[in-house]
Amino acid sequence: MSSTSIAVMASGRGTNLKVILDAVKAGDCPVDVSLVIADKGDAEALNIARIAGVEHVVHVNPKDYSGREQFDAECADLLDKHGCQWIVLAGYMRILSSAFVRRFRGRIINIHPSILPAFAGAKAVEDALLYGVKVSGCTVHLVDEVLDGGAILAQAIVPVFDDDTRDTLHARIQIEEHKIYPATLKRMVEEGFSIEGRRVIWAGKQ
Ligand SMILES: Nc1nc2c(c(=O)[nH]1)N[C@@H](CN(C=O)c1ccc(C(=O)N[C@@H](CCC(=O)O)C(=O)O)cc1)CN2
Ligand SMILES: NCC(=O)N[C@@H]1O[C@H](COP(=O)([O-])[O-])[C@@H](O)[C@H]1O
Repeated sequence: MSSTSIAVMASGRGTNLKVILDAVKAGDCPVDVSLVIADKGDAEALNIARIAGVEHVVHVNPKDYSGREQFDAECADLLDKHGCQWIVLAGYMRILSSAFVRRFRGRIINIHPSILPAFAGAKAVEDALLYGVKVSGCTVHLVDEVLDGGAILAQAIVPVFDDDTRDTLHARIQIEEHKIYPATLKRMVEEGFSIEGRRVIWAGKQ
């Protein structure tokens, strides 16, 4: 099966990028990670991509652009230049402009460390702990103009313990992230889906 070209956009540690690259290398995910973009020059994701042999690894510095739309336009041009069919946000900590979302509508996915719609935003794990939830988890969703409001592709839940800290809960969530993200990417490429209202309807049998 010919592989689908994807780009991964990251800002930090890159553990989700790593598990996707490992799944591709193991033949478990028929995609080609042709481009990795990070908005932070010290993002470990950049090193992970280089070590894995990703052909195009780029730090795009927001400080080099006059605003969010100009920065996003540079990233968009890179994505088009490399023919990326899917844009996979993996710990990408910038809100994408409406212009960018419009340009790639239906082709951007994100992993979020909560059971959306609960706890959208940049501090989901902290917010869930403060609220006192007893379960949390992660969500893979399509990305649109509404922050963390896109249609949901997959979710996984974890227990929250009384002695949890932000770090212990996040570590438990990431165990599930590292399973659900490569698996959902594989399903998207091999099975496909349609959207009915807010609902993602997978093409294959459940
Ligand atoms: N248009 C969209 N952009 C993004 C989405 C989305 O659903 N629609 N998902 C986020 C990912 N994300 C949570 O999953 C998230 C990332 C960043 C922020 C945020 O507030 N960022 C600030 C800067 C924060 C910082 O630099 O520390 C900002 O961009 O001003 C909230 C949620 C990715 N983008
Ligand atoms: N709001 C976005 C957000 O909080 N995303 C979260 O950032 C982490 C990135 O980890 P990684 O860099 O190790 O893949 C992940 O836990 C992801 O859910």
